[in-house]
Amino acid sequence: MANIAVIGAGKWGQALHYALSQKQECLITSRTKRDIKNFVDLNTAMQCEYLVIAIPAQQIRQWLKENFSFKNQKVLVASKGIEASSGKFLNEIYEEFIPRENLGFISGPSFAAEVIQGLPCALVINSLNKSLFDEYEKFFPNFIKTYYSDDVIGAEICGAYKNVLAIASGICEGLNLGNNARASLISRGLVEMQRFGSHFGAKMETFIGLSGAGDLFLTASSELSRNFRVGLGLAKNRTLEEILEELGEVAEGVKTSYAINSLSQEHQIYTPIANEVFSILQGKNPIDSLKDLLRS
Ligand SMILES: NC(=O)C1=CN([C@@H]2O[C@H](COP(=O)(O)OP(=O)(O)OC[C@H]3O[C@@H](n4cnc5c(N)ncnc54)[C@H](OP(=O)(O)O)[C@@H]3O)[C@@H](O)[C@H]2O)C=CC1
Ligand SMILES: O=C(CO)COP(=O)(O)O
Repeated sequence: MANIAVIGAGKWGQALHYALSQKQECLITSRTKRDIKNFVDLNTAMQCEYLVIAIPAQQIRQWLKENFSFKNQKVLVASKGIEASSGKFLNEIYEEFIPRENLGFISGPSFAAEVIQGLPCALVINSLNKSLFDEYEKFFPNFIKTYYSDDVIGAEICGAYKNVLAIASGICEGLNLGNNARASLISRGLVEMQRFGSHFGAKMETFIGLSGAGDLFLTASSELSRNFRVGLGLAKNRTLEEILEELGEVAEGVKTSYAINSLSQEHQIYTPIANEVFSILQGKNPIDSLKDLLRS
């Protein structure tokens, strides 16, 4: 009988299910039924002791309220985002439903499209409970190297913030501003997300490791990223609605930019790149925005 299940069979949920099926049987469930091996209904999945949840950040509170009952499960959160309606981080939302010692958060550079091909990858499992990492580590296949960190808030902020920076980088690319401009934007973005994160207690080293620089460099420099592709579309003056409809998958950076904009105002944190992304999403011309950011 399997004791691990993935909840959410989108791109990332399916890739994690593939990875976690290499060493043991792993169940998978989702809102929409799919023809995947070991796809089960939600009730069956919920009987497992280990749950990996890959539902987008903006939907998670509602999903937990409607579907989750705590029976000492150990939950690994695979989503990356900040709740726009409240400005709450995912660990704050999850802790309303599950004790923190039963929670872990995945971070690091990991395009689902590569994980599902079994290509090498390194991930961080962030938890205040090291034994949760020890238990989860055993489930991962050889092609995924896992690291432990207790910097839950740092990892979360890196995973969420880099999506907003990937939108900015996609805009830079779409406007043909060149490699110099993009490298400047990404490196200044790293400093910006570290400034934001340290305000909330994140550790400096998280930003220069896999969760920070690693995931930022990946997402902000590849068309495999949905957030980067949102930026490319915005640079071509396409509407957000058109871009998201064509994408057909979640681009967490859009709503996360709303959350960062509110949080940075409330806490008086200097976040110029995230603020420009927010303004572009509100209709500001991307050329004006990037000029404002990059001129001396
Ligand atoms: N794709 C990637 O490379 C990576 C993604 N992530 C993060 O993982 C999370 C999920 O991304 P990804 O899987 O790629 O996104 P997708 O858009 O591919 O899939 C989203 C999934 O969430 C489910 N879902 C959406 N809304 C609800 C809801 N209200 N209730 C229940 N289920 C819902 C959908 O279920 P259904 O289809 O059954 O209706 C779908 O399976 C995001 O936070 C993303 O940032 C993190 C690392 C890598
Ligand atoms: O988080 C990711 C890779 O680590 C995926 O990024 P996108 O959601 O932009 O595709």
